[in-house]
Amino acid sequence: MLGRLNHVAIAVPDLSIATASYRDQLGARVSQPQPLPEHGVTVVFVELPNSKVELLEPLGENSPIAAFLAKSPDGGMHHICYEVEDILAARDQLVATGARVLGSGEPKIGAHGKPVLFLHPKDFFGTLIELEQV
Ligand SMILES: CC[C@H](C(=O)O)C(=O)SCCNC(=O)CCNC(=O)[C@H](O)C(C)(C)COP(=O)(O)OP(=O)(O)OC[C@H]1O[C@@H](n2cnc3c(N)ncnc32)[C@H](O)[C@@H]1OP(=O)(O)O
Ligand SMILES: [Co+2]
Repeated sequence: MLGRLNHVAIAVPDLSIATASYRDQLGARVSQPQPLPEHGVTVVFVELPNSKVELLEPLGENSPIAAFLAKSPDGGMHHICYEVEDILAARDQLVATGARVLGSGEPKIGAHGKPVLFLHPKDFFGTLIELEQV
């Protein structure tokens, strides 16, 4: 089911500080901030030769990363995103094995303009998984 690693996401309390750190200290190419109100986050992508790192800052009152940052105020690794060819087939196969798909269970459009779904971290060894159809 799984294809390439699309990105690893890090939740941060201040996106401008995190962006400056990746750009100026680590010498990485970093995209412009992209507000995603439907997802309750603003994101920046760090472009690596073989993958991406997504930096996430809460946006709005009901951000899904607010509780995470309350527990880890300095930030931390938030999720890992794998590519799949057919997100509905992947979802149905996972649900049949008892995995919990978060939210309504229907894919939403993510930061890359592609359908995404999230899987509960308790079902995957404490790691929140995002699936992105490519
Ligand atoms: C899609 C746009 C963009 C993109 O790439 O295109 C993004 O990636 S946006 C990313 C932000 N969106 C999401 O994270 C959506 C899915 N997330 C959720 O639905 C919630 O955050 C959820 C269900 C993972 C956690 O919800 P909530 O914070 O309300 O619940 P709890 O704090 O009670 O957590 C329950 C339990 O899970 C543990 N937990 C929570 N988040 C994580 C995490 N990121 N990694 C590992 N574990 C996590 C939390 O510690 C609780 O455990 P417990 O033992 O009960 O304390
Ligand atoms: Co993501």
